Amino acid sequence: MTGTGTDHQAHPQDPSPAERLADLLERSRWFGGKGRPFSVTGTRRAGTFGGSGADDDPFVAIELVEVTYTDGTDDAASGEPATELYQVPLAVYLDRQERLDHAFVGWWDVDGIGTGSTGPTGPTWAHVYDAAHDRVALHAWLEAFSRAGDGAVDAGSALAFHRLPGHELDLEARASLFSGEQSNSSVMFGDVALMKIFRKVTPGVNPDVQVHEVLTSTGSHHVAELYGWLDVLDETSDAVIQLAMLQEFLRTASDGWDLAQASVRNLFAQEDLHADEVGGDFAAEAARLGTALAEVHATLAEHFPVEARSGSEVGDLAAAMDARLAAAIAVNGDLEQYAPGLRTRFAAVAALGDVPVQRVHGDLHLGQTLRTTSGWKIVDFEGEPAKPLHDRLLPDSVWRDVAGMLRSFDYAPRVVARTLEAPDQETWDQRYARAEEWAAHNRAAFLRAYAGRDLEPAEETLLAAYVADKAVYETVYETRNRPGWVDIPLAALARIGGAA
Ligand SMILES: Nc1ncnc2c1ncn2[C@@H]1O[C@H](COP(=O)(O)OP(=O)(O)O)[C@@H](O)[C@H]1O
Ligand SMILES: O=P(O)(O)O[C@H]1O[C@H](CO)[C@@H](O[C@H]2O[C@H](CO)[C@@H](O)[C@H](O)[C@H]2O)[C@H](O)[C@H]1O
Repeated sequence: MTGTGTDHQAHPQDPSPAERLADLLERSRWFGGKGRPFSVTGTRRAGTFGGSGADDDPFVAIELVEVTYTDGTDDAASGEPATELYQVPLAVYLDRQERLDHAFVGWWDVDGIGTGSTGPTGPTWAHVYDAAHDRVALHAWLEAFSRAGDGAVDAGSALAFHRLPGHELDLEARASLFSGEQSNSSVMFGDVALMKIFRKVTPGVNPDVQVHEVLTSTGSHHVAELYGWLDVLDETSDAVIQLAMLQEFLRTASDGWDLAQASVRNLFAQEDLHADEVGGDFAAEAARLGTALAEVHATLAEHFPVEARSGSEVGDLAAAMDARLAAAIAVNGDLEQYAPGLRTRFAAVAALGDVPVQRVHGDLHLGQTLRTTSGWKIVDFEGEPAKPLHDRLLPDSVWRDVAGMLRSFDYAPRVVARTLEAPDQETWDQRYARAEEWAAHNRAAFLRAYAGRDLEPAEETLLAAYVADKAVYETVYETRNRPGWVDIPLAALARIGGAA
């Protein structure tokens, strides 16, 4: 996303900073509140670091922006919080930076940004830009992480840059923002380090930092090594908020989602062959992914609590799926028709005996997997962005992650199929049949390698429920973010809900 494109010539106080921030959020890919009415109900400064604010020496002001939704939803009704906190780092220049017009956010009163006092002629207006789009400002993070490695502490700020030992940072590295921004903003420093700026933040431990720290310390081959993180002691909540994570950049990585799509294109290009006959058959990779996930789950089980849910707790698991369905129907009424079949699947979970739970990924899909020369890596252990932090830290069933991958094998061929011309219904139907063949072939390879055996009936029940629950989540996600794709999870629910 770029800045707001606010007119540099407008009056500094019009619109207000809160309105400018609301505008910036609304246009940003990482803003999770799309499609919901909201207003900015507060901002607080986590801290500042970097330069003096002079030309080519900006300082970074990290704003924590409180957003309140005004659609009447609250925790009880929807499972979604009525307020959220977003991190918005701003690059502050005391003079206008013409080269950054695209990332201009607005003017801030110098008093308001804490750099000095109002001059005799009235407030001095600093020019403020979206720091994620400003290479010079991004470099300030690299420098601060580098100083943290030398044991240096930034005086006068509640911000703390932490580093794990054993890695050098190259201060000459060029900073660039990943173009495919997702729930957060990721920045490459050369081809050595990657920094993720967390956007929706919550007081407490960030699961991405926490899991990467554990898997790095155990020498897991399936994650990028953690190099460090940035946090702040937030006075308002009296808790630490983790703001950014620095990790190894996997320079030989290819995105699992891109590889899967390439395989599907290969299949569609050879009309008379089956998925297991084409050169681009993905099944061996799907199987390696299954093995990698099983190994990650085993390591997580060794280092985080493993518990058994039984009786009413299993009922709670099923009730949570029911509640999510009810909230999702309020967002997309097309779900209503599948509700009876879905509720039957969720009720089957409530009837299970013990369900083992442990720390899991929580939002696994092909876009969270990277194929490197040394095998598959899994990224982004933050869990589902829409869930409250407390829920994302809770142990869950490993079948949630497996279900996420199965859904992704369902998405990949259908996304490719819709990019191709279909002159008539017959071509369309054939393509969809082949899409399902690709999906089934790779789902089976993945699942076989993951489990290494046939699933128990109870596992089948759980997996089916998690697949349905994920498709319900996706319906909401697509309705809000990519309405043109919402038919993909809805079609899956028609198959699942209709058949139950
Ligand atoms: N360590 C890494 N090295 C190289 N690329 C990475 C690394 N971690 C993530 N990526 C890429 O960055 C993208 C965004 O990362 P992710 O952790 O999924 O961010 P988000 O939380 O914004 O969804 C991923 O799809 C992946 O392609
Ligand atoms: O990667 P994020 O944590 O931001 O995850 C969110 O966005 C994903 C899309 O990028 C979304 O995944 C859905 O679309 C994928 C294809 O783009 C597909 O492979 C997944 O199976 C599907 O769930 C994810 O659900 C959402 O949380």
